[in-house]
Amino acid sequence: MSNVLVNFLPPVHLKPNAGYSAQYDDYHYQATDNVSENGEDNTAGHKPRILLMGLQRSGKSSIQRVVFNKMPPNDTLYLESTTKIQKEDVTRSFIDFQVWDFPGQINFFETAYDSQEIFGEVGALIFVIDAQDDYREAVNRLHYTVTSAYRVNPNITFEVLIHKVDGLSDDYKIDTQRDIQQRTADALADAQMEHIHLSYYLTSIYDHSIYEAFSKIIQKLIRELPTLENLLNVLCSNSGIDKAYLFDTLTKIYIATDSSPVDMQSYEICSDMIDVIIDIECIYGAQNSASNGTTPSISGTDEDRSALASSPTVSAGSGGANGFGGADSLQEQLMSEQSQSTEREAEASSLIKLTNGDVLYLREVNRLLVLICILRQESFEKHGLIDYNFQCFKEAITDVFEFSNQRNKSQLADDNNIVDNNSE
Ligand SMILES: Nc1nc2c(ncn2[C@@H]2O[C@H](COP(=O)(O)OP(=O)(O)OP(=O)(O)O)[C@@H](O)[C@H]2O)c(=O)[nH]1
Repeated sequence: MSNVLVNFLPPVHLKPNAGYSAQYDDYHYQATDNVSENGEDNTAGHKPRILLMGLQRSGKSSIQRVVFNKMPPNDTLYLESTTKIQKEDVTRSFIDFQVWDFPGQINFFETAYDSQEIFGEVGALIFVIDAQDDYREAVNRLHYTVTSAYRVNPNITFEVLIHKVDGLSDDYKIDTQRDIQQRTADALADAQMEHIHLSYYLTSIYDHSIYEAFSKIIQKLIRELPTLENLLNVLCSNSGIDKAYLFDTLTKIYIATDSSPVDMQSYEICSDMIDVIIDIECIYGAQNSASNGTTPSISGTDEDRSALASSPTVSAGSGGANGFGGADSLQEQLMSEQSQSTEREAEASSLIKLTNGDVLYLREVNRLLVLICILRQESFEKHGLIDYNFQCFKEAITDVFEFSNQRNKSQLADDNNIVDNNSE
């Protein structure tokens, strides 16, 4: 499908100032060292955590940098080994959690570390296995990690990335996955813990697989997912759309899709469309973003990229009893930006026609989210209807976001009250 793109129409309504370059300001990156020697987290509020664990050099930091910081995959060759837990706040629209990158060489289940503190509030534990290496030791460590973490917190979702599969043949990938799954299942059965569920993904930072895996992992943590899926289903059925993805623009993670089956090709082509639009924005919008001097360009220099990686942060401990006063104001900022964007109706949109008669149609929902639809050309002839339905969809998404934001705030306030009462 990817080689059928012959008729590229320039974006019908790409407004660079309101569009993509500005979005990269919205990526709030925070790498902190707020985990003390014994594993205590001095900043944590009550965001779900995603833990990246696995043996040394399995690829944990590379995954974190490529997916969340837009590091080019080849640059990960120069990453140094992680020596203590690296935390990063990821706060974007419906995605709101912390990623913790663990050093591979330390056993955090030893008594020197407070495992309740580390694993008590975890949403997902991602265990990374280097598939290009001898993985027997990694499988043993996976078993030890899963069983130990489960004893601390049985609500953790366990995800296994069989990683670095870019160098492997398709047959070898399948055999490796089957072998790892079998060994792990046997070990869990021997420990009478076969009820623990693990999900497996074949991944590489050099293709879409890592984004697809993270999309599935992160969707499990998005409480609004059923609502978002319903909205997408309604949009698709009323507009003749075959498939629709709601993407987080910076990470290219799709946070929801309609309930028709996801095929890798449709995901890849939609994800590539984001890159195409960003490239076009960089060509036609660079002057604008350079002149206002605010936004580093994604296709720009290394300095741009590092500016992006260290761009506005949620400053830990900058207020609030739980140390997330910054995140609170960030949420407000996002909310007000979203409503401003609704007011000025200044979303980017773009259309790509494929030779097989399909049309890819992109609409910016707000500065953080884009909707990408695949539909047949006949269905696109009624694009007035599609645009009207999209406006309804956009308003509904804004409502859901406002509702979830209010709910998070009141939960945070409740949690703070509980902490205050306990400390009295
Ligand atoms: N071929 C290939 N190499 C990868 C991939 N992901 C990471 N690597 C390489 O694996 C090496 C180790 O990656 P890191 O991210 O530093 O590994 P780590 O697990 O964080 O290591 P520690 O910090 O020591 O625990 C680097 O040279 C990466 O370039 C992948 O998908 N494919």
